[in-house]
Amino acid sequence: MSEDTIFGKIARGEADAKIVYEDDQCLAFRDMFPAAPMHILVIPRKPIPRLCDAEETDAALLGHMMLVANKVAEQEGLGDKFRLVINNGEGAGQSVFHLHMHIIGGRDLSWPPG
Ligand SMILES: CCNS(=O)(=O)OC[C@H]1O[C@@H](n2cnc3c(N)ncnc32)[C@H](O)[C@@H]1O
Repeated sequence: MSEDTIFGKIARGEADAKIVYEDDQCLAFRDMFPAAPMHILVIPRKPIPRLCDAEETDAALLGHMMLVANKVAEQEGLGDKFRLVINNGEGAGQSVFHLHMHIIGGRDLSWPPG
């Protein structure tokens, strides 16, 4: 069993969050320390620690999360101007070990990312 995280608590309703979308498989909430005017996290209810821990049986869930990101971006009025980021592992800056997709938008997004 992976270590419990603040995101696991949010998913179970045990910690506060500004939830903008939820269904039986995942939920989306505003990032507490936004890196852009629009910064929302999409997480699975299943506590997959990192993307690299996901398995073939998680394929539909991961696809669903990407489509939820589309819905949230539309809900937030971002049109087609947003970035989806997954930081996998400590070396890539992952600090909460419950898989999550960052939806970032509302400003110009330079490339390459840092
Ligand atoms: C460096 C990126 N590290 S990360 O890719 O692991 O992203 C973690 C993200 O979670 C956000 N965060 C941490 N705790 C909370 C919380 N309680 N509610 C909402 N967002 C949170 C951080 O601001 C960060 O953007």
